[in-house]
Amino acid sequence: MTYAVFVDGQEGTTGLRIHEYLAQRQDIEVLRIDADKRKDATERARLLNAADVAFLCLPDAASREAAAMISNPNTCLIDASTAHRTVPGWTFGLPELCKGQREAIRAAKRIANPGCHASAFILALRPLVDAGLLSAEALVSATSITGYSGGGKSMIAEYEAGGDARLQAPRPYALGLTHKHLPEMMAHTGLRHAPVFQPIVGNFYKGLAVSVPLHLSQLRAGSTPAQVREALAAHYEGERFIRVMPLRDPATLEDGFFDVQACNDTNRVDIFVFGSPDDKPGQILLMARLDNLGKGASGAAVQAMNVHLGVEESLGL
Ligand SMILES: NC(=O)C1=CN([C@@H]2O[C@H](COP(=O)(O)OP(=O)(O)OC[C@H]3O[C@@H](n4cnc5c(N)ncnc54)[C@H](OP(=O)(O)O)[C@@H]3O)[C@@H](O)[C@H]2O)C=CC1
Ligand SMILES: CC(=O)N[C@@H](CCC(=O)OP(=O)(O)O)C(=O)O
Repeated sequence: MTYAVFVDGQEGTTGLRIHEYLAQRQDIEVLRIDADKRKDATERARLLNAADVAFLCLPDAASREAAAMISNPNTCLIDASTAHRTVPGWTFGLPELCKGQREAIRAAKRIANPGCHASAFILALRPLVDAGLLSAEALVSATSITGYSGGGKSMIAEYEAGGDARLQAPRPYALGLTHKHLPEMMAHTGLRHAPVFQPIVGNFYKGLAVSVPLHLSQLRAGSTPAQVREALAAHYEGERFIRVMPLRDPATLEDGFFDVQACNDTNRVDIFVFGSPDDKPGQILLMARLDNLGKGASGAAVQAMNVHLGVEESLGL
């Protein structure tokens, strides 16, 4: 069986990476748009409707425009943008989210893939909310360190142009506390209050880690770091792209530094529970690490396609 696949936004950061994944596949026929027609609405509509699966690797407004062009009921859209992640009628493209999500993605024709920061945040916290360890009313904060490819072509060009000394140091941003991932972070963890979320972009191409500090007193009374880790491990049992690391991961603690880039070029997410050796301070630090262009974007999009087509087990991602 061969599936026709079109990538709208094929020259962008996410689109190019999806093409690299698709190039390795015998079961995919890639539909390509001529370079000079990349933004021609008629030609885009023709290819979108000719596809079994169409990836939208576009700015939000262009994604909404593309979604409105679909008249073929068989075309499945997988949107990498922020446009549809909390919109009714769209299924969140994170198979590991909860029981039943894989089946929902299999059945859906409109799949909205998570943002890179949001993927890590949701995967770290959703199991704790589901297990009743963290109340849906909890007030949480999160920091994310990300490579500059998360900002797409324009940010990559800014960093790669060189010459601006300010870009050498990490740069906190979204300081208005209204980052565009907050709605999906709330909707898909079940948290009723937006986290205080501070992302930081650094002078490296890709790799991302979200950190969520928690006092044990914020969790269900009597909760221990081991129980937190157990809840995560139980939630992701059998998930091949999620690794729940040993408590206070001994390998990471050896030299005391965390490697934000260690999931690069994979579709993996590593989740950690750190804390003091004797638990006396009653605090933990949850961390989730991924490749922002892998499980944070293109890898996740291809995984969602595989789940939708029912070829997840047999083919690549
Ligand atoms: N980079 C990342 O880590 C992640 C990105 N995303 C999301 O994925 C989407 C794509 O991001 P990314 O690949 O980084 O962005 P880029 O800026 O790298 O690429 C976007 C592409 O869309 C094209 N484009 C813009 N408007 C139109 C239009 N009207 N019709 C057709 N093509 C158009 C651009 O064309 P041109 O080349 O002419 O500018 C460009 O090639 C965004 O919504 C982004 O937020 C999601 C997860 C992670
Ligand atoms: C470094 C940087 O700017 N990163 C982007 C996130 C990229 C991403 O995953 O977001 P979307 O899929 O929602 O666009 C940001 O924080 O806005």
